[in-house]
Amino acid sequence: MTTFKALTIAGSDSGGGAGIQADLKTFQELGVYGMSALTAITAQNTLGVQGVYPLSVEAVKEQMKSIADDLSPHALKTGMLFNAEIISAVADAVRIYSWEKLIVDPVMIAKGGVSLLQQESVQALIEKLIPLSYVITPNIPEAEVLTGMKIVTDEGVRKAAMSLHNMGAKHVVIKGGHAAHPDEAVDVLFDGTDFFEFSSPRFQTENTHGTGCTFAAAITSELAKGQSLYDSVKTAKAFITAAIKNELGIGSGHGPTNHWAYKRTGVSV
Ligand SMILES: Nc1ncnc2c1ncn2[C@@H]1O[C@H](COP(=O)(O)OP(=O)(O)OP(=O)(O)O)[C@@H](O)[C@H]1O
Ligand SMILES: Cc1ncc(CO)c(N)n1
Repeated sequence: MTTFKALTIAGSDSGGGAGIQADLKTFQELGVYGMSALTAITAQNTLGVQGVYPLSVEAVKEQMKSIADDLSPHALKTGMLFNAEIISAVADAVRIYSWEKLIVDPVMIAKGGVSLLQQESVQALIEKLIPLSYVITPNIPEAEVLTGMKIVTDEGVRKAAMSLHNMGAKHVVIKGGHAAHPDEAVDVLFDGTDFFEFSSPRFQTENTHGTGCTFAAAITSELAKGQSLYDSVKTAKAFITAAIKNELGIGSGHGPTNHWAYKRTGVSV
């Protein structure tokens, strides 16, 4: 039996709800062997980000080389990359090691407003990483920054997805957590030709820390196993919906989601 392997290149969240920790928990739950290359350490909890400590670009490169030399991933995702040097190193690694199925989650700002990507690095993301991506998974504010468009309507979401596709992303998933829909959370997939919508009820909860990381990690897991992109997004939507619905209620701020809910309870979307 093949053991499918997935890699996350992202920052550490000491509180365990987002970043590398969310990714590895999701890989594990979805039956994929998880590996990581850390880009930064954050001191973080449900109340916010108290400190950001980027690693040297050499440390990031060496982690990726160790993985490439021995444990080639079937799919990989990026999260917090913090600066242009790290973005370039990741883009180089993807090309040199011929890594396929790159999921770029363009993490920019944590809830509470602390920056997880230096503002001047957005251009590096656009020029170096987006053209290599199999899927890019921005939330609405990230899609606005990347495209320079203001997104207000469903039509605006579709236009931004087309723009990101024109920037070189093979597929685009715009996450709807920040959209105006009061009752539904709708994510939109664009494959370059057609649009597909994935909808769930919108839960009235503060406990959505790490939803974006978890959702992108679930897509990565399913792609690593060889599922189609449509099926991968469908499973990821079910995974994050179960994780939000069955909240853990820990911490006194924006609490984490429940990574084991999907396997234990299941939900259909
Ligand atoms: N209140 C909610 N109820 C149901 N689903 C939600 C809710 N909020 C977000 N989602 C879903 O969670 C996933 C992540 O979307 P979101 O737009 O919140 O990402 P994000 O802003 O990158 O997350 P974060 O920065 O917290 O990691 C999407 O599938 C979205 O539809
Ligand atoms: C390390 C890290 N990555 C990503 C996010 C976005 O949720 C976060 N809060 N922390």
